Amino acid sequence: MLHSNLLRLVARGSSSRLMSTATKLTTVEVNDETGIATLTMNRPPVNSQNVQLLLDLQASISEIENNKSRGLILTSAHSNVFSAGLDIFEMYNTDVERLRTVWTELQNVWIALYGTSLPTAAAINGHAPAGGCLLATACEYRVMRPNFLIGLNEAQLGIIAPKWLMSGFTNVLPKRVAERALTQGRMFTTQEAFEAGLVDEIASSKEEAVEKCAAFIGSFAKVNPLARGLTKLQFRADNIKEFEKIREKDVADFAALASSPEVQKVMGTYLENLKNKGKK
Ligand SMILES: CCCCCC/C=C\CC(=O)SCCNC(=O)CCNC(=O)[C@H](O)C(C)(C)COP(=O)(O)OP(=O)(O)OC[C@H]1O[C@@H](n2cnc3c(N)ncnc32)[C@H](O)[C@@H]1OP(=O)(O)O
Repeated sequence: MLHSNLLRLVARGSSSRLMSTATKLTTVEVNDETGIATLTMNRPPVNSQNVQLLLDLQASISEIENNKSRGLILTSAHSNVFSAGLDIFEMYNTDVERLRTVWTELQNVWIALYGTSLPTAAAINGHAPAGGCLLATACEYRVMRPNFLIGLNEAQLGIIAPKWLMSGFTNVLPKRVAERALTQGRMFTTQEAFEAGLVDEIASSKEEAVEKCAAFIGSFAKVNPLARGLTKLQFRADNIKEFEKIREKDVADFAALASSPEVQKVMGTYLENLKNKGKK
């Protein structure tokens, strides 16, 4: 009953409160009737994840956990990109300390999202490469708009994604599909991602994607939230424990790899190609 009421409210479209613009790069809006919070990334043009966006995401996740929201929907303010992953400009020609900060804050966002007991869903309203895919797969449910790309393309960039970064991805895909995709650095189209199980539903608009995410979160309306949350965390406990054991070493390894002349050269070429793409 509660569930169907919740769905009706979602379908009717209800009022919402903007809880926080505490930062410029994310906003949190809570739907008054469903109690579900929408966390929107807003760093034009592509939500590339610089340290500020990563810090703002953490602050917004904490805010949603503390304001008794019933669930969290992650989405983007932009029309064709969910998130382009880490801001490569911030990692290029910089010092090791900055690289350590970038990676530490990426880890912090991931653990905040992956390890929250709240129901989470991603309304993927555009491309979601690398760090974009990481955020989407940290959520429990994914709804994606058609004709975009999602995947972990690190291998194509000449770098190795650590195990924690792959864990959301490997949790939802059959092992052999995940292994092949990760070794190829494969980007899936929306349709391919749906067929493989990387996304749960396809929606024709952002609004529909958010509604479908809200319906997923609404499906827990009759379930005791404490039991639900603890059950979710039991499923994720092994990944989280393994991550906690290596997190400091992982920062050092990333900073050493990303600052190496070889990887800096790859980043330089990659950035050049991105810039030239716009001129073609
Ligand atoms: C190379 C070594 C990396 C070290 C290790 C990091 C480990 C893993 C995690 C990561 O997340 S790495 C980041 C990987 N991300 C990508 O490979 C995505 C690259 N971007 C794209 O493929 C496309 O931009 C897009 C997301 C599909 C969107 O395409 P669209 O055509 O809509 O927009 P563009 O014209 O390509 O880009 C607009 C504008 O944004 C700049 N930009 C795009 N992505 C990034 C990024 N990741 N970091 C910083 N800046 C980015 C792009 O250069 C354009 O800028 P202007 O030319 O307009 O100034």
